[in-house]
Amino acid sequence: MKLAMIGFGQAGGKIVDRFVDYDERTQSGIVRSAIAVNTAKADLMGLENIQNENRVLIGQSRVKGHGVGADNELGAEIAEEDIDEVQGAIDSIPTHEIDAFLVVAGMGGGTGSGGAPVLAKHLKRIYTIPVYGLGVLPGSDEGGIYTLNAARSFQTFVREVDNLLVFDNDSWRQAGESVEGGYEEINEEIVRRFGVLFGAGEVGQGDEVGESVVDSSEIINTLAGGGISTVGYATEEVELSDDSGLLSRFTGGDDEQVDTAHTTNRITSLVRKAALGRLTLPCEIEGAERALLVMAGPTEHLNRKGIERGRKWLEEQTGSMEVRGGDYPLREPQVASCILLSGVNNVPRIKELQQVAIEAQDNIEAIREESEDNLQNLVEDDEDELEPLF
Ligand SMILES: Nc1nc2c(ncn2[C@@H]2O[C@H](COP(=O)(O)OP(=O)(O)OP(=O)(O)O)[C@@H](O)[C@H]2O)c(=O)[nH]1
Repeated sequence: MKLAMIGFGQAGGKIVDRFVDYDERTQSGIVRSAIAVNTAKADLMGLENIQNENRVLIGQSRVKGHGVGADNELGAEIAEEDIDEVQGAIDSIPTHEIDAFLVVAGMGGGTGSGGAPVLAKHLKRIYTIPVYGLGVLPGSDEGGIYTLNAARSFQTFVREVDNLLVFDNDSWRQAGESVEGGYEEINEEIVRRFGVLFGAGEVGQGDEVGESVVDSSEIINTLAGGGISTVGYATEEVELSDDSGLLSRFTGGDDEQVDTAHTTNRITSLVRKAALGRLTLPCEIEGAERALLVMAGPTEHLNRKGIERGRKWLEEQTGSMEVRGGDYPLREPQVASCILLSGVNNVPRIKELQQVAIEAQDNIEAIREESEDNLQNLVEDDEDELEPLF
């Protein structure tokens, strides 16, 4: 499906920037427009693939291009005040050609955390196409203020979008990795997973035709109904067939049957791996309201039977009768299973995030309340013998 992507804040901008690169590399055709919005000039200058005219600096009169320093209330205020400047860039999007908006932001900071929900609300008021959010949760080692920002923004962002796709940095940070190096890999993972998912609905002319190709309406219907979504993904390398369409390893005759059974088994095992492995937001898959299974890869390695079995297994595991499935023919030497679980409800990570956020909030309030007395005690001498200068 074709998306207009808007990255808000540093993380949002960087991720959309990577999406543009992915789109060019894979020719998947999902990024129809890409915009980055920020209060920090340096962040916008650091982007590589988003066109200059689509980099929007807001809040110049308030923060002089230096960012909001993790103050998401200020981020939200600035977004509201300068929404016309953002709209100016959105006006250049051919909205009749896009299927949905995707607003991307890290939720722990200030600009994206505060601004993304404001933008989503604005877009929903003006346009009839769906507005999805891609929200990145901070790592638990980032500190209380980031967790508090994320927990508050999360509540607002979910309310303002048609569906919030969530990626949790915490479950993806490898021990010992530098933050920057870590983000590069994490961003690649984000782009690959959501790229395959959204690319599925965008099979172009001249592409291979699968047996039951996923259509963008199936992605939209899986996301309809709102709530929170998470994505599972698993791959296995395969051999590409030669020009005649035959597999180099299994050529005709008796082997064909072996091959069909093998293909079916590979698909079902990839579906299990994707659903039970690391999700973008870890959660219990049981209780997910809707799901979509996309099997991507060379057509000779995909079959309807495997996808149907995988789909049925997902119905059993989620308890949902609204599980869609289909293929996404790709000429790459691997088969990938990508599973969108929408309307997930059993997410311990969110509860934990809220708990830490409440503790951080109480702590910040207590310190603020005591702050004046503490300063007074420190500055005043015990017997009040000294006089201030004026
Ligand atoms: N996945 C990913 N997460 C990031 C990246 N950069 C930052 N983050 C996360 O996003 C959160 C918000 O950081 P930023 O996007 O830098 O903040 P901002 O929205 O620009 O806001 P301010 O810097 O406060 O003005 C951080 O707490 C991190 O958890 C990135 O490149 N990739």
